[in-house]
Amino acid sequence: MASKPKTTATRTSTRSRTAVNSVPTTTRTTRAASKTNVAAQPSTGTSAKPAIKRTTVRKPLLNRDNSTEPPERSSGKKVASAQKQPTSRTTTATSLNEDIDREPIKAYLRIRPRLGDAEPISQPYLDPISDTAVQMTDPYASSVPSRLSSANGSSIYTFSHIFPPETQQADFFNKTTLPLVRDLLGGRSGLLFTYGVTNSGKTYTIQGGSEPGSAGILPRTLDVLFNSIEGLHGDDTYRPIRLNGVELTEGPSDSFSPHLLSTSSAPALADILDDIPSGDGDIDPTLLTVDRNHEYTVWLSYSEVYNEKVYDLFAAIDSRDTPSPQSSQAHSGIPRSTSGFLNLPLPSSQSSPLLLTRKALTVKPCPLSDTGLTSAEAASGSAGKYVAGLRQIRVESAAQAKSLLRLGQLHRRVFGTLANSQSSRSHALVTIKVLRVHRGEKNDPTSIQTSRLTLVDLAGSERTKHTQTSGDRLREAGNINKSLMVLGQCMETLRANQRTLARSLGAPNGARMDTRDVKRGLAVVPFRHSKLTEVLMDYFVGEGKAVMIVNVNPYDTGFDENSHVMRFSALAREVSTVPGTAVTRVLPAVKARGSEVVPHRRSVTLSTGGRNKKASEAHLEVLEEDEEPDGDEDGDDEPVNPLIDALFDEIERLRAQLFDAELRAAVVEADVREEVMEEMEARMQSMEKMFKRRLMMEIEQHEKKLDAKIDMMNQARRDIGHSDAESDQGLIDVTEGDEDEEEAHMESDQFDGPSDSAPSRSPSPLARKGNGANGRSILRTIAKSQAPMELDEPEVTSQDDDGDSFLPQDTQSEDEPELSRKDKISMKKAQPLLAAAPSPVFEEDVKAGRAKARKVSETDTKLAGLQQCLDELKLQDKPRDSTVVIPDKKARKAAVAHGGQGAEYVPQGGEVDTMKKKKRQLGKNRVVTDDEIAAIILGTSQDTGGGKQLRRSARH
Ligand SMILES: Nc1ncnc2c1ncn2[C@@H]1O[C@H](COP(=O)(O)OP(=O)(O)OP(=O)(O)O)[C@@H](O)[C@H]1O
Repeated sequence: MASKPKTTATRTSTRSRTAVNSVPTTTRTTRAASKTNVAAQPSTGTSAKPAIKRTTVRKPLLNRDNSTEPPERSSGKKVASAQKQPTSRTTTATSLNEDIDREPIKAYLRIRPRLGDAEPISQPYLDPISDTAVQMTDPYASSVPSRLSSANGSSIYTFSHIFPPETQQADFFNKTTLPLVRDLLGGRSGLLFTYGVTNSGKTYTIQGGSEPGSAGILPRTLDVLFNSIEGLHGDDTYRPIRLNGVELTEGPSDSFSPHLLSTSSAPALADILDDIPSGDGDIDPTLLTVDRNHEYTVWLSYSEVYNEKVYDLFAAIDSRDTPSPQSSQAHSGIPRSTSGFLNLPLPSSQSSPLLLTRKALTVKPCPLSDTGLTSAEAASGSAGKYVAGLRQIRVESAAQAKSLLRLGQLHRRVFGTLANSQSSRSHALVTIKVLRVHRGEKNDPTSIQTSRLTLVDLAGSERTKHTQTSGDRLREAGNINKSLMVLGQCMETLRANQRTLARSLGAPNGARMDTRDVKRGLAVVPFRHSKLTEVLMDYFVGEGKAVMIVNVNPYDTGFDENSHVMRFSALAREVSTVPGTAVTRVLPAVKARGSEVVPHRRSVTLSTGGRNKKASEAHLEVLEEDEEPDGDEDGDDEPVNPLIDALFDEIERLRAQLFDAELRAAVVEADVREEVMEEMEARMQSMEKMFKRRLMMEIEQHEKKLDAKIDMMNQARRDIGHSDAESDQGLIDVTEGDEDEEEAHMESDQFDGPSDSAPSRSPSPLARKGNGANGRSILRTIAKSQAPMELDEPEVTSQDDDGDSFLPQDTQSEDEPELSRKDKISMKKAQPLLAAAPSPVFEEDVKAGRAKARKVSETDTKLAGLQQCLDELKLQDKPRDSTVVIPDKKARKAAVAHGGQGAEYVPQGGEVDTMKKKKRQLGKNRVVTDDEIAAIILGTSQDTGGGKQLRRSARH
């Protein structure tokens, strides 16, 4: 190459959107350039590799449209025409189209069957109520107080489709994944990810089991893919790079070869590999119709995101020497150190452990040539990212692909699940890339199309609390939750942004804002906060269909976590992605290995001539070169500035640290809150018990007090009734000693001391206290007042003229006990009554009058005693006119005995106030009011017919 014409390199970005199944195609140009590098490879035949001139210039390739486009539109002409589009207008128009053509993420629910009796819950808490709706009921709703449960008792969630536990793997694949495989073969990209808590069946869904017919969607995808392209395999002239790039293959291609699996020849690895189901005998026979004008090559990559680092699961694992005892010590107890080293235990026959290493890969933004975006668009974060250095290996059969994937799974297990043999602790991403080249234009790199399908087996979301994690496991769990949380945040922001855009598009023409202005106001989607979202971001901001599979185990104890998963799926369903498109866009630069890239060549015709001049034409060939490659071994064509890179790394590191700290703080806070809640709960329960106990005691005490009161009232009624009966029978009976049983008891009380029979009549605890305030003392008081009258017949005294004194002192018998002052007062009260009575002059009448007077006196005495007792039992202190402070009990008793109203006993130090004590015992209920007492007294003062009245009063 003597002369290599160079022109200023420019990029043209053309996106054409072709709706599937003959929906009209829209073409959009995101960037047009005055000059475009279009490869014009001289066609040298169909089978031989193109004769490519090695230059240091890179040449952008144009992807060809797929078969749904008319053939003429798939040619370079279309590119040329697209390039002529004015830039800004077209961008806006296509953005609008993009926003309109978005399709919501499909969310499928798969319910795991019950595997055996080991499941903690026997009844599933998920109940499919239709093909698209499921009801979720908290199994603990009845036993756990609702405030401890974050989820509601019962909720209904809707999905694109619900797969019940008995769903077969083949059915599941056909409904969820087959459309994506069809798209993949048609040149459109797609993403499928499984989401769910640990042990919900994500890995089973993706990889499948070992039984016949249990192959998961990944092996089935490979089967269908290779079934469909049988006989249409292309060669390895080109290979995929980065996210969407293609380059010419130089030297040995990265194709499958058995030596790739040689790392598993180590006995320990081979042991583990044997354990992984090969699925060789379980082949899905489905065949899809593909465009047979194309040749297809399939490339596989397999990576995992573990602890916020991306690792290549196809990368050869370096086997190193046995580590020193010190370094071995440093890793003891921790299967995987942060540096990525692993002490893989070997069979006991081998004495030294095998040291394997692997290197974390960086995630980088796609160069503009890959994305076809303007630098402004790229700066706004809409460019996708790729994993730099990730191996993409070409496979020619499903069997090859499966064994390669087994190797990847082996590496995943070796590095990931020795820490926990039961659970995937990393997110696994398998990307199947298909390169399509039109058979007639095999030597035209611009005819290459790339499409990819990424299947993601997300690590189980779980709460650190439930797994009792600590140390490295806590970090793992934190990182798993972090990436899932960021995924949720990204979805939420995307949804909000899409709603804003939809609102602006829905506005009437006059009020509609420029889409660019609207987009400028949108929130930044936090893809950068986690490696997982960084790697997947192109599916959300770029093009591709997204499908989410929600796995749920309805027998799992983590109801709250499953509710969270359900809510996440509801959120995801509201996010839209641009369905996969068979694009005609500028592909990234084709760069040969060794930094030699074919220059972009095109033909130019120069015409000269004019008036009086001979017309002439000159035909030239122009080679257009792109920027100089930067020598990045990953093929990254972004200029590298170490300082900027370092600063970005630092920002990322700090951001990750901040996020970590926030996450941990949130976890700790949530745990503390829960603990406090539980503690409060326990305390409240114990308080409740205590109060219940107290309440019961008080009720018991009140009952006792009530019994005592009733006893006293009964006793009083009996006494009063007795005297009433006596009055009714005739007062003479009293003097004749016709005693009833009660009087006998009273006598016995009085003369024989306390008798055993007494309690049966007075069960009240107060009655047994033996002081003047209890029922017994009332009886005694009453008995005392009765006794003298029963013992002796009083002498008849004559009435004086004025009737003032019925019983003059001098006429009183010596045997007869002297009446108390109160008795005398009572008798005095009775005198007018007697005087007012019909005046029999004969002796019997006098006797009767005397007896009556005595009876009145007796009743008065009884009532006075009763009054005294009741006064003592009175619960509510009434305000008194004056209060005499009496310092001790004796003085008080004396004061009370002398009828000292208002006397109040002031307890000495350590002495318990009896009134207060009684008050405590009796509560606030009043026994008998003063008015009632007065009424009783008044009733007694009436004639013999007053007995009934008295009873009535007492009853009240
Ligand atoms: N649909 C199903 N039919 C039968 N068995 C199933 C089904 N789904 C899951 N299982 C079984 O349940 C167990 C747990 O499934 P799996 O390992 O796929 O869970 P996971 O969600 O991937 O867990 P982790 O996140 O911890 O990796 C496995 O033994 C698997 O075989």
